[in-house]
Amino acid sequence: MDKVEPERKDYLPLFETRPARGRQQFKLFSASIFIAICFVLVYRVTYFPSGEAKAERLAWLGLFLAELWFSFYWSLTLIRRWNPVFRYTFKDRLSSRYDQEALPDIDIFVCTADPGIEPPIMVTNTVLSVMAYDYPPQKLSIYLSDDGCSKLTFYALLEAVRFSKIWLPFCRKFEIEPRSPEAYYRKTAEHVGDSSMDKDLLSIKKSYEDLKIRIETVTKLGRIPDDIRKEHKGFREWDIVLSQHDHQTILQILIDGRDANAIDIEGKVLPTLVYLSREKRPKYHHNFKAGAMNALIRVSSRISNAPVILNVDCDMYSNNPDAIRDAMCFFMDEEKGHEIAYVQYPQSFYNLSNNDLYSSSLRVIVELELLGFDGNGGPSYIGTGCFHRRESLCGKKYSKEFKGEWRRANKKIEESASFLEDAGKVLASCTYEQNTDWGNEMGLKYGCPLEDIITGLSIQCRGWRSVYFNPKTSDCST
Ligand SMILES: O=c1ccn([C@@H]2O[C@H](COP(=O)(O)OP(=O)(O)O[C@H]3O[C@H](CO)[C@@H](O)[C@H](O)[C@H]3O)[C@@H](O)[C@H]2O)c(=O)[nH]1
Ligand SMILES: [Mn+2]
Repeated sequence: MDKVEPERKDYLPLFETRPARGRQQFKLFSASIFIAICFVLVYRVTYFPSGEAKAERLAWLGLFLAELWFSFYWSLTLIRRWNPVFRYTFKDRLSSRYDQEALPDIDIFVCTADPGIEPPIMVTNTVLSVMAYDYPPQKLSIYLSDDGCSKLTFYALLEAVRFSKIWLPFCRKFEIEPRSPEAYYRKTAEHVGDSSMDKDLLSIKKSYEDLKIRIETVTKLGRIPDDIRKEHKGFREWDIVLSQHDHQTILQILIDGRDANAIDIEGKVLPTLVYLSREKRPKYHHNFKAGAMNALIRVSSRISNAPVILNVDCDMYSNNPDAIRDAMCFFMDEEKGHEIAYVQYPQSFYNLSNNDLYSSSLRVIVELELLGFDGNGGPSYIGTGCFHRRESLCGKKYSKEFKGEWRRANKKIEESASFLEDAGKVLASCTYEQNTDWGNEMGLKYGCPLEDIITGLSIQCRGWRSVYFNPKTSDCST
């Protein structure tokens, strides 16, 4: 179990772990249930019907077994909830200790698989929300993996490139939250005053609405009009796509962050943005999201090779612009950071019904169980919203001598964008993984619908720790 250590006087950590309040009451409460369970079990054994009918004895035995199972299940639940902890980060210490240049690069993977179920406008919003993180843009690379191989999604991404040039400065200037335009305008009341923010808000809202109409019209149409097709050479790739399940790799660097022209309207650098649709052939299994993520790990290693990777599903958006800096407080902590393989954030849903009848807000998991796991060696990896250390995700074992060297990890890649595209295509081909450890010891694991859980467990088995960080549950108790 994680010991909650007192702060040392000579060292100011970048994060702190505190036990949840009310743990003693919870333990007393659990002890009372334990005693009750013992009484029930003793009662079942003592009063076992002996001379009666067979059916009655069987029913008694059945009840006894059910109660035993319940007790076992209850004890597992109890272990999970025994030691919940909260994490607190100190972003001000991070900024005072590390200047912008010393912060590590981040690769962000957004996955989409079907333009029908996951509309391109939603994907656009997700991408914009992660492009707008409060983090040096030259250190950010965003990769969209499109398993649906859809030119509609590709078109939406081109629109995102254009809109990002006004959206990112707006987010920066007024520090708005959340940074998905759709979510932001849903949240913002219609009132308009005279302030400069209100004026910008209106004009950018208008641009966003135009963008939304354009993307939705093209999506409804189901094809790209000729005049738009001519605007970007990337559309030509679809001339040789046989179907969604049978096509070559399409890899396009839409914004090359190293390019002097890749700037927003205020002249500030834009983050790198890459579109990837990995090769698919009917003869080869694509391994769903795990396959997509592994292709992204390899392709990104060629293009930006950031030491930290974040994955966000396209049906989620980032609602917290500080998320990267918070995660860095864990990874870069000089005393404990090197033990941490991943930092999992909670997932929350915005389109729940008022009563949340089916408990989709996952309150017990988000506000209790994951905190409990965190106090017991680390939470599971639950998919979207998780920051990974690239090395541990790629199979590296933890060793005591390991010290994360962030400065060395920020090595610049010099090759041209078109060279990197060609090199990356090979890494996303169907045959690349044959006779390799990908999907087993390297990357996300294959063969299980819950690829994230088993991948997280295998990382922990290699000796690493993990962290659960929920910035919103600042001080709730069990
Ligand atoms: O062949 C595929 C299938 C899915 N996806 C993407 O994978 C993500 C997750 O798929 P989804 O169908 O939305 O699964 P959920 O059950 O909603 O996702 C939860 O469960 C998954 C499996 O445990 C985790 O990976 C997710 O992060 C977690 O949010 C989505 O962005 C998809 O676009 C692909 O990229 N390729
Ligand atoms: Mn989903």
